[in-house]
Amino acid sequence: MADLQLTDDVPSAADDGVWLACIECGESFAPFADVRYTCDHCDGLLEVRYADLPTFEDFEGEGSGVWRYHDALPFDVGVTLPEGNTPLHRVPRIEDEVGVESLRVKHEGMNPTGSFKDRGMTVGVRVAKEVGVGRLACASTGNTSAALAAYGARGGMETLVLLPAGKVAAGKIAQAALHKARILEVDGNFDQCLDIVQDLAQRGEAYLLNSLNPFRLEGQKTIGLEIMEEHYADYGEYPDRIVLPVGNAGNTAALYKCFRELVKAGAITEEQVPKLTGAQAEGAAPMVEAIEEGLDETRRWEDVETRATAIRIGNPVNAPKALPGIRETGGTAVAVSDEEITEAQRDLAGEGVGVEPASAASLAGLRKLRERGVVGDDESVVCLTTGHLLKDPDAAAEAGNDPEPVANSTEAVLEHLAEN
Ligand SMILES: Cc1ncc(COP(=O)(O)O)c(C=O)c1O
Ligand SMILES: N[C@@H](CCOP(=O)(O)O)C(=O)O
Repeated sequence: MADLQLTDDVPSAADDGVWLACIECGESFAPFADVRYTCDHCDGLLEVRYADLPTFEDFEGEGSGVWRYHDALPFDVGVTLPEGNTPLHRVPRIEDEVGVESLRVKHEGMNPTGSFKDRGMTVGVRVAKEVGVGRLACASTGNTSAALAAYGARGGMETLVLLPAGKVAAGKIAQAALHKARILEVDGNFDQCLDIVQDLAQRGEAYLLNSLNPFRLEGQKTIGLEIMEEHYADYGEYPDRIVLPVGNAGNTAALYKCFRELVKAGAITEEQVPKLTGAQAEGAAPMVEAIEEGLDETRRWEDVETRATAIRIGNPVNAPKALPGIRETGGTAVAVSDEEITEAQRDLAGEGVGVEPASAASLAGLRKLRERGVVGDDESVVCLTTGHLLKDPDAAAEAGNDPEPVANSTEAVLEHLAEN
């Protein structure tokens, strides 16, 4: 990592050792005095910075979940359900088949609303209270809206979600509806919904809680802290590589920030940073295109399509943070087909790990990179699975076994089992 992009200077804008910094021009801003999502001067993405960065010792005896890591966060506690402390599953049959030194699956679907977004919302909704906003809003392919609705409800706040009509899985809409969000179904795709929400936020009509909001990513970086701690406890070393599904590229940005901060704090060396490896669906792969073609920024894909609706995204807003994350850690990005995603979803389910299609892109991507010889057989790998199987019941039913009709008697059941 050539440039850690972290400074030792604490600017006058800092509040209790916390400030916002522009990743492009370096300008600093007070964290909670005003609402801002990007730099006032150059419109660059903002990042939360801290005067003091913790090491792993600082987390000892601190309980579990996102707020175990409060020393690495802007507050001691957030609006919590609680979240984090997700399992790092062993998957021995898949590990054998893929043929790597070790393979673990970090299942973020085990968060309160069934996706990693909860880690971001526990911090983001706490900040919304701090800055004193009224309505919370997001654009969503489903999971962000479910999390925002639940955490908004928990915080007693009004929530508005904009969804691409006909492209959001049933479980996610049900969650947003029952947690009392106002749901606007837009005749357009996710990226167009986000354009509108950004506009609303700019006009002061709502507080934006997509991952463009730098505080969301602070919560999400705890995925990295959990992986590092648990992997080290189990194997005595950190993973060589983390493979994750990529949509708006918030998690990639958050994990990169996590590792930069650990290096800066002296908790790990640069050589111990896992290679960040993104997986996208072939029909929505602007990050893969940018990595393969060596572009400085992603091209916006206007037409995106994939069965993995959570990552049906053509304009990843966090690309300026995530592309350096992939490059500086020595990672890569890979596109996988919907069929490969479904096969990976079935195989994970065969190990008892139930995930939604987008989540399975990580395993599908790892398989492809093994085939290509990019991932070595001596590597220890963690695949991130980002959402629960029940988020998309239709996709699960399509990928799984068909129910078999049978007459209402034990004899009929036995006969059916013997014949089929
Ligand atoms: C289940 C799931 N996986 C992966 C992603 C992609 O994450 P990111 O936008 O942080 O790249 C999303 C949402 O974008 C998601 O809902
Ligand atoms: N998959 C996401 C898309 C929005 O991502 P965000 O992290 O920027 O909120 C979703 O669930 O809506």
